[in-house]
Amino acid sequence: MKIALLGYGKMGKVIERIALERGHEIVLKKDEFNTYEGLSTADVAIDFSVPTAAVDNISNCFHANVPVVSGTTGWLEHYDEMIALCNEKKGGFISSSNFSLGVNIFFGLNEYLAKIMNQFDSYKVSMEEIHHIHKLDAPSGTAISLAKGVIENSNYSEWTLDDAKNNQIHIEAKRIGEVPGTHIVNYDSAIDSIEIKHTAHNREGFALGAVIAAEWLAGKTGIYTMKDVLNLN
Ligand SMILES: NC(=O)C1=CN([C@@H]2O[C@H](COP(=O)(O)OP(=O)(O)OC[C@H]3O[C@@H](n4cnc5c(N)ncnc54)[C@H](OP(=O)(O)O)[C@@H]3O)[C@@H](O)[C@H]2O)C=CC1
Ligand SMILES: O=C(O)C1=N[C@H](C(=O)O)C[C@H](O)C1
Repeated sequence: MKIALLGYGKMGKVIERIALERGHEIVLKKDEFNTYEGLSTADVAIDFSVPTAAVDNISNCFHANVPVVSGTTGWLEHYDEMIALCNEKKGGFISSSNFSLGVNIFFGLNEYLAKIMNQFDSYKVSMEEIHHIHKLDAPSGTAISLAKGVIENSNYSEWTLDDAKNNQIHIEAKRIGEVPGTHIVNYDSAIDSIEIKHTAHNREGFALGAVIAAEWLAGKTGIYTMKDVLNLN
């Protein structure tokens, strides 16, 4: 399979290694300065860039008729625009805040726990995410997805980085050293607390998940999620 890499930073380089190990060919490595030359020859594109580049990268894929897997976080305000363009161009699209198998299992656990905890007013939910100091966005896309998972299964209505009021979920975003990505969901009461935690030991899981998603999406049109790829529906 011919793959275009849109973003060739920490993630792009791990994705390249895993893609080559799985027998794929890289036909474009797009960074801030080069062009999209080669994109139209790709079977699929994988975007792990920066929040300000994601919309251009994804749009160019739809215009070039190349299905695209996007892992870039911090551009959610343009999500509906990209969905509309995908539908208009009959493109193929998977976007996920986290492509690792472990976090996708953790998302399911989070939703299940939220349903249970919604019956017990004495517990208050909060979240913590810890990432490396180079990260541009806060809170992490994964923390936002976890908050949405709670909101869809409880009486909470929004998340905040500030102190939480009423039906708000507080997210604490910490930036420490080279931490690849840690997420904690905590339910606290005066008596005890219940906590679930996912710790990434490195970037392998994110990158492998993105390559598996690209293999799955190539040749398809439509809008999908990692639940479709991993058969978690
Ligand atoms: N969904 C998931 O599973 C995961 C998502 N992420 C997300 O992926 C993104 C990338 O992470 P990471 O690799 O660590 O970040 P890096 O900063 O290491 O890499 C970002 C890359 O994007 C490049 N870039 C900048 N402008 C453009 C542009 N216009 N077109 C294409 N590329 C461009 C940068 O190029 P240059 O070097 O020239 O500046 C750099 O190579 C982040 O948003 C992060 O949150 C990260 C891990 C997992
Ligand atoms: O920037 C990162 O590194 C990561 N970003 C994603 C996010 O914002 O959730 C996924 C992962 O936690 C690593």
